[in-house]
Amino acid sequence: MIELSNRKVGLIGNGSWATAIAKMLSKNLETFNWWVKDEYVKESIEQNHHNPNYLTDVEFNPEKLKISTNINEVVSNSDIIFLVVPSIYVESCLSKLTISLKDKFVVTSIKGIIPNHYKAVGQYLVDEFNIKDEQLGVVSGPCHAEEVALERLSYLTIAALDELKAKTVADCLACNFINTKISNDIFGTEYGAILKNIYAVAAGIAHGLGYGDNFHAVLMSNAIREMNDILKQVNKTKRQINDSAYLGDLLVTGYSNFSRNRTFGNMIGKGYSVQSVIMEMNMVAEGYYATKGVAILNEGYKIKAPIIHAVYSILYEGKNAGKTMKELSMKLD
Ligand SMILES: NC(=O)C1=CN([C@@H]2O[C@H](COP(=O)(O)OP(=O)(O)OC[C@H]3O[C@@H](n4cnc5c(N)ncnc54)[C@H](OP(=O)(O)O)[C@@H]3O)[C@@H](O)[C@H]2O)C=CC1
Ligand SMILES: O=C(CO)COP(=O)(O)O
Repeated sequence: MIELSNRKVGLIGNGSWATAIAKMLSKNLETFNWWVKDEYVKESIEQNHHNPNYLTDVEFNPEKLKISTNINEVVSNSDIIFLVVPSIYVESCLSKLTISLKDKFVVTSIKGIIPNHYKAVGQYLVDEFNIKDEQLGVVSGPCHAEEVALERLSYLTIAALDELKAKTVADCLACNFINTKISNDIFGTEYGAILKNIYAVAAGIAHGLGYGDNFHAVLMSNAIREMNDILKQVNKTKRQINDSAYLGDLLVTGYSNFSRNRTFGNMIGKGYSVQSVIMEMNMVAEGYYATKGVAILNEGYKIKAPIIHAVYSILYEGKNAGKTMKELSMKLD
């Protein structure tokens, strides 16, 4: 086992999930490097020991944190880097990076598609930053940042091709309220989490339209089968779709009131426009952006995915939510 004390760890991001990961890292590491976007956030965490905007109740020990708004400083001082910014900001955030990622192990915990590239973050890093699949890790699982803040028992899956690296990352995160499991399915762990956000948007739309628990259960049951079909067609490997990283993550997002994606869909179902919902929410619903990316990718693979297609029609083609959900309901079983 690699000694954690010998590891230099960096975290990039200052939203809810990055703050939750910072809380986990604080439990296990003497110190770690943390990139935050704005100087006032750095000052607030250093002086008041709280992120001023996200998970504001979480208290940090400032002696553990080396906070910087300079991404190059954080990356050059770290050999394991947790990348935790919403997918729509990954490109702009990394555009300031001049340090090579060649010798780094990059752990992504981003459940979205990079706009315009139509790639999951792992593939984007491989293609644009010349890193190898072996240098990639993915952290996923049914885990809301808000429950991490409350120290409610949660489970994470850490996927990497190299088992030792996966274990090292798991050791950075595991604590009295976080259980970890390792996996070698980097593609499925990352892509499954992207897909579940779209299904949560669908669940929210249905809820907003007035569909009840009975329909919701059928939608979730069809969603996991659709996810399985897509994962199998894009990347065939041995995976148990009922594992927490896939089914568990779908369920927590599809059923929880903490879910950004379900909330987003719910407002669409209630008749709000996409733009007004985006403006209303102070957090990012990855499922909205992922719907377009995945619909385009599905077309390339000629994959039929009725739930994703219905969400795409509502969000991007201006189709009536009620009519579209009714048509979808006739395809479910
Ligand atoms: N929240 C959760 O429970 C979980 C989230 N995830 C994933 O984590 C990722 C991050 O989501 P989450 O933490 O929830 O996000 P939030 O919605 O909580 O926060 C949004 C983040 O985006 C930042 N941001 C806004 N504009 C920019 C910009 N121009 N450049 C860089 N960053 C910007 C915000 O910074 P600021 O406010 O300072 O402008 C803030 O840090 C997502 O991919 C999500 O799917 C994964 C598992 C659980
Ligand atoms: O992925 C997440 C929890 O596992 C967070 O996304 P939601 O907020 O939409 O549930």
